[in-house]
Amino acid sequence: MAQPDMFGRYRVIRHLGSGAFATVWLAHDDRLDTPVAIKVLAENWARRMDVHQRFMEEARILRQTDSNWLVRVHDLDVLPDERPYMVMTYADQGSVADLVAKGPLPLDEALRLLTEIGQGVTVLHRHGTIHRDIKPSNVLLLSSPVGQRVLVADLGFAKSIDQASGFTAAAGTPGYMSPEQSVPGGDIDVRVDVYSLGAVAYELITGRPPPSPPVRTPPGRIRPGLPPALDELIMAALSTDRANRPRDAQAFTDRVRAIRMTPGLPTSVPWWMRHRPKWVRTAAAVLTAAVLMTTTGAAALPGLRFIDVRDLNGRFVVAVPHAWAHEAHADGWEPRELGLLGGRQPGVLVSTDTGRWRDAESPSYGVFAGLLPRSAEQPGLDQLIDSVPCPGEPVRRTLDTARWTGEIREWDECAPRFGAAVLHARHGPETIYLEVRQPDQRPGIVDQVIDGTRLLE
Ligand SMILES: Nc1ncnc2c1ncn2[C@@H]1O[C@H](COP(=O)(O)OP(=O)(O)OP(=O)(O)O)[C@@H](O)[C@H]1O
Repeated sequence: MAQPDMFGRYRVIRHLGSGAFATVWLAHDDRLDTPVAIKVLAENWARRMDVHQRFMEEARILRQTDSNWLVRVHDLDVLPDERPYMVMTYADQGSVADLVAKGPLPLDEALRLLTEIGQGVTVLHRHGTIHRDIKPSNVLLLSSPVGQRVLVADLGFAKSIDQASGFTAAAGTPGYMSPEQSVPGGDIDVRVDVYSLGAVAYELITGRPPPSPPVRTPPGRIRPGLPPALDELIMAALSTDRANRPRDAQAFTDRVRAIRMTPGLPTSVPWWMRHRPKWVRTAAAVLTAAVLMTTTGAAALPGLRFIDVRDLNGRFVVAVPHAWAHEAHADGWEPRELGLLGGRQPGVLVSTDTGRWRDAESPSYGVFAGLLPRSAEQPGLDQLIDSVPCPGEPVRRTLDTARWTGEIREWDECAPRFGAAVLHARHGPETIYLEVRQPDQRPGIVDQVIDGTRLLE
């Protein structure tokens, strides 16, 4: 796409992105000395009267509402080739989609964003407009003197409340769209936006959008420790029956505000959600060649055959029950995911399904072992694990073997059972962080894995 020099008096700087109907450019208003974003209707749509009118309508609504929580439109004009363009506030910090792409957000940040998004949608509802396409990529972020601010954007599907009760074409984005909105001819009202707010909330909290309706898994099942009122609010907003949803964006936002006032809200993201390695799947056959697995000898538990898996950097070997070794990833991990400083380190994940290692609903079984960056002070388990993915208190043990000292914790009430350990090398500076997920109550597996874990020369 060729970059134009000017749109009217605005000097084009670079392309920001293209959607289904329009292209957005960063430009500079030399007269007022300020950056602006310019949205230009795509050439192929500019001659479609209905699309052309909807574009003009989007600009008018944003101009009329003129709110701090919505993208502001400063100007609307038409290019010589008849494509209309609108001049908007430039959101210089990307969108909420960029934030959630990195994983679930700390609860305080998620609730702040939800309050601001809810305020933006409330402004629209008061103006008599249904947005119909609330989703993380349509919520932009702007830096402001007091921090970051939300701007609800993209009213390309917006509809006036008065017209919405009649025949309405299905429009919106699957995953964020209420059941009634996905039915062509569906009778919709402001509660379709409440559903989408619930879907955005779900994603901010769990790191992924909700499944298609009916949604049966409350976010608290994926991220234990949420205030019950938040779980209730999100599930109410995602109700298939709109009569059970908060009645509009204002009612939704008021409930978010009340939850924000709850004393002692957890602020950090649970460690097991932060630590979401993007494991590459490797077929078991490839694994054999790549990471050199051999059956270990004598010490295996009765009925359970262990194999050795070596990390691809050749720094250590970990012992894993053969039955779990369907897939592996052995070329390292990012300790940053546990909140530690330092770059990529040798690491191994061997599991029945590496893609489901962090799946809170149905995690796979297996073993993860990763070297921690060297530092003067070796972290303990309390530093690595600041909240737990399992109910109940873990069994805590210390470790003292010929090779390792350290700590072990095991949670028995999880399915699968979960154990974690830090292993400090008795004769060197190395520390390994270890996780074991096992399907049943077989005791001793964690010790067996630790026994078979050794540093290579
Ligand atoms: N005011 C703005 N400031 C900064 N970036 C913007 C602004 N408005 C839109 N963008 C960016 O421009 C890109 C295109 O936006 P646009 O609204 O046309 O489409 P979209 O939301 O990506 O897709 P669709 O409309 O098809 O859902 C997006 O990446 C969006 O983040």
